[in-house]
Amino acid sequence: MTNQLPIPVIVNGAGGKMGREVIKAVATASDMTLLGAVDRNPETLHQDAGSLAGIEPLEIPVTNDREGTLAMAAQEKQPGVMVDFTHPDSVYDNVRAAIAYGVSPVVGTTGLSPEQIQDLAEFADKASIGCLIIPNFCIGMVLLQQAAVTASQYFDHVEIIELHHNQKADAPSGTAIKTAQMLGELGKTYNPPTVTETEKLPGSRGGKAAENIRIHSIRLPGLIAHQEVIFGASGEIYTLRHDTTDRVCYMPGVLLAIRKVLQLKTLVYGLEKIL
Ligand SMILES: NC(=O)C1=CN([C@@H]2O[C@H](COP(=O)(O)OP(=O)(O)OC[C@H]3O[C@@H](n4cnc5c(N)ncnc54)[C@H](OP(=O)(O)O)[C@@H]3O)[C@@H](O)[C@H]2O)C=CC1
Ligand SMILES: O=C(O)C1=N[C@H](C(=O)O)C[C@H](O)C1
Repeated sequence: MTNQLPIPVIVNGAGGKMGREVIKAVATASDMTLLGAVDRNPETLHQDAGSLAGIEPLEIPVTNDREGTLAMAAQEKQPGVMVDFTHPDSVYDNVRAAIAYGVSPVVGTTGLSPEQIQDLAEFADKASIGCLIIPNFCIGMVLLQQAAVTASQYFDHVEIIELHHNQKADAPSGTAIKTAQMLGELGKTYNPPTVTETEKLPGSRGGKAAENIRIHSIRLPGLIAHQEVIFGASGEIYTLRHDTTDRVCYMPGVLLAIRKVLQLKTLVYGLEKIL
């Protein structure tokens, strides 16, 4: 029998660019209800979450009380979900706190180290709580990554360029790191040296990620989120590119993750694993 109760959702980072989109998306999803909105930015505090997101008032004031909001979710009949779009510096603590309260995290915030992800996986296992860490909620990015994995069977040389708005705190992007990891899992090392290189300007060749794949990060106003994966071989270049033109593109993935995380008892990393 299907449970008819709506999923209680907490949005952490409610006043941010992504948090506001998530509030709108959750408010229009008939199987979800916004239970709480948390943000540390003083300008957002006590504002109604719906009004802040540009929709009708939802009677949910933004608070800076993460623990109190999680404690409230823990009392609900239906298990709750915390969607986190905050900051690389605080996401680890936020996720641990949610799991400790029995609330399933859906994590969009990037910047978690591999060690932190491993630690959170062990913590989620111990608590038997589902947790989703999704560096990119766009279906188009999953398709790009799949195409890149296919191409990597035929190309030995590849570099990644990611381009973002200049408010982004972390570099390289979580998506670029994940893309490099996916190519790295195929058991080959890319970009065999063809010459002895000297970097006259430190950093000019980008940062090295998994299996010798270089990532180059560009930050400019006017950009949202963009990524190119460029393969090269003798006489040809194969370029894959994804462009975000509106943050609304992330919302189908976020809503899917909210529904799926409640079926899990462990941590899963990447949207491709739940499609
Ligand atoms: N997975 C995906 O598909 C996507 C991921 N992202 C990632 O999501 C994160 C957020 O992005 P974005 O919305 O653009 O960022 P914003 O800076 O616009 O929003 C973040 C909000 O969270 C608040 N915040 C920060 N730390 C805390 C905390 N500990 N507790 C409560 N609130 C907090 C911020 O407050 P303050 O302003 O005071 O810092 C701000 O209001 C980034 O890591 C970004 O890379 C973004 C887009 C898509
Ligand atoms: O900060 C952003 O904006 C984005 N961050 C994510 C990342 O680091 O990959 C996802 C997307 O690129 C937008």
